[in-house]
Amino acid sequence: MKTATDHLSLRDVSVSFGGFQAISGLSLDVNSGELRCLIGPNGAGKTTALDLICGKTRVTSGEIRFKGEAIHTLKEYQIARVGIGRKFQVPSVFRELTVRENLNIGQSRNTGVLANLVRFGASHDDEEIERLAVLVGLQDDLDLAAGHLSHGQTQWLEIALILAQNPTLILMDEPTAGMTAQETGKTAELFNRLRGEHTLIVVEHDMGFVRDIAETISVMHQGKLLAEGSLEEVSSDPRVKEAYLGTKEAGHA
Ligand SMILES: Nc1ncnc2c1ncn2[C@@H]1O[C@H](COP(=O)(O)OP(=O)(O)OP(=O)(O)O)[C@@H](O)[C@H]1O
Repeated sequence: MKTATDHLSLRDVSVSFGGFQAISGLSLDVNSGELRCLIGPNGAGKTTALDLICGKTRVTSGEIRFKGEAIHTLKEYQIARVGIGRKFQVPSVFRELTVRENLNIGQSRNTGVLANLVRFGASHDDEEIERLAVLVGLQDDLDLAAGHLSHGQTQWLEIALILAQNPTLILMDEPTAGMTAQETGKTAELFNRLRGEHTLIVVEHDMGFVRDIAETISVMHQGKLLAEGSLEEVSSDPRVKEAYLGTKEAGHA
């Protein structure tokens, strides 16, 4: 049932690719300011679920509502405009530009017609860039070319670029992939700072990271929602254990 606090709601959503049912009757509710982890074995449909929410892929049936409005009929750019940002696995930063220049571009993208009319001026932009850099831990690297950042720092810059758009809901697909343990730890700290301010849906395989950030975990399997609850609840669920059996991630949930 939909409640007053529901922020994002997927109702009986299905999608098939040429007859293959990748998502099948998926219903999911995420509350405002919540950090929801989405886990499941390879091929469970996690990335496809994010693709459906951000409009990259169209639902075959069912509906997706965001802040009470149906969004599954909107185009990708319209969904971005209603406040849904997506971080893809491959960063889209300009490697030859500095961190500050990248953030400047990210900032200038955050300008609707009204914002352009009442432009705040350079000092506000600079303050906002500083704020974003501090938030993601890049305040000492503002004048460094993005190409010289470590893998983890590049991911944080990418996150800052998404934050520059000030989305209400942020979708993150395996944000810690390829990160060192230290970078993963810092990313967990960052996500813990973002929760409340933004709603986050995080697809992740690294269960140590999930443990550090999780409130509610939704487990997908074969295009369906298999279980939902705290890490303790889902990891002791026999259906979840069975779903992971025979995969390389067996025993990690
Ligand atoms: N465009 C597409 N065309 C055909 N099949 C697709 C397409 N996109 C995804 N699939 C299939 O849908 C299923 C779900 O894929 P998806 O990438 O959403 O899983 P996942 O849970 O994110 O997996 P992983 O953890 O490995 O990233 C897979 O069997 C995949 O091969």
